[in-house]
Amino acid sequence: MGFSPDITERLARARSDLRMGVPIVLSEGLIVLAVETLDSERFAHLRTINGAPVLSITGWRAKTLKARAYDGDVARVLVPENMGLNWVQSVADPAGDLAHPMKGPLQTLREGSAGPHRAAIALAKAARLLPAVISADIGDPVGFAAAHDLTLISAEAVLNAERGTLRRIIHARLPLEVSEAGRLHIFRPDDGAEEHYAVEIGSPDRSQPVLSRLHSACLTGDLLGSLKCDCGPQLRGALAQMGAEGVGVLLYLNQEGRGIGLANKMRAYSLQDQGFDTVEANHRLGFEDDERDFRIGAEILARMGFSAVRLLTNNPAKVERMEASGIKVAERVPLKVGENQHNTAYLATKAAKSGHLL
Ligand SMILES: Nc1nc2c(ncn2[C@@H]2O[C@H](COP(=O)(O)OP(=O)(O)OP(=O)(O)O)[C@@H](O)[C@H]2O)c(=O)[nH]1
Ligand SMILES: [Zn+2]
Repeated sequence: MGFSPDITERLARARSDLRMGVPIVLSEGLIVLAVETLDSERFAHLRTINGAPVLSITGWRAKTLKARAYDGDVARVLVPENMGLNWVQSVADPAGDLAHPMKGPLQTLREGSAGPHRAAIALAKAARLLPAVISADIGDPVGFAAAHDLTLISAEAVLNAERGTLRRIIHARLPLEVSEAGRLHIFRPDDGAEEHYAVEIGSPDRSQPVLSRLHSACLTGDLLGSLKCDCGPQLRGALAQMGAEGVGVLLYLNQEGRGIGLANKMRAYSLQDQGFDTVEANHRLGFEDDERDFRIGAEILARMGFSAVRLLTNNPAKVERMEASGIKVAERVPLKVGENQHNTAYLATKAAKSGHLL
């Protein structure tokens, strides 16, 4: 192996290539581009390759467009010869769904394997782009990748990829308003993905369940004081409670927008302004309602020496995932703060559709 990147590092390259708009090659015989970063020049180039390009979207997006998803979670849409980049973008991006409904049924593929398309969509999601990719068959993937200096990876490797190992980078004293005995720990995964943080208050006894919160990043709520959600008050409320008890650990997980990224969250907000609720908006974009991986939180807690928590949350799924990941939840501590006239419907939707406890 020597200096060459291993499979985890190649995956990180593939994600960042797609994010920049550079194609990648799947060794199963496909050249792939993310729709969100596709430009007209590369689109035109794609058309010079073997026959019609295929546009892959998720089952959720296909449902919105009333397209048949023969592969369940993935639909492979044929790009008609007379349709250009705008058409491709309008299949991927729901922004114009209401103003310009798609005309005619979309033709989707039934034959062939959906595996590489599923893998490519997973990479686009991991790159925090719209979950839609365009691809074309190529005969000699190894030669093609080498000739064009493109990242080559197998769909199988993408689909079987394990999450990167988290490394403890540094921790240092950080006096906070809620407690002068604060400490911030930085964790960095070795797969090129986002860092996560842990705020430790006081010196918690590792043999006892620790008051804990798994907080998912919300720039709009945490930092800007957005009234659309309850994140800011929950963040400050959790820290205040830890300060009052003198001990606690708050994980700040960089899973913005329930794991879809800030740009996609803003796309979801724009759909919410068209009348869709938080769950419907995610689905119209092609996402699951929650794309977060809570095992990261469990792993950080374990790395810090904790095996049991008193978890500040209204979300039973968090409790379940913690337990499934080996962290005992001795108690669920409700965290009900920050309801206002703008987020009442949002909180009601989370209760009705995502099982949150009111
Ligand atoms: N996709 C999407 N994400 C949102 C929306 N509103 C808030 N978020 C994100 O949702 C996450 C909120 O997560 P949390 O507060 O940890 O979680 P929760 O699942 O509601 O559970 P608890 O707060 O623990 O009860 C943050 O990542 C926000 O950025 C929205 O309308 N759409
Ligand atoms: Zn929020």
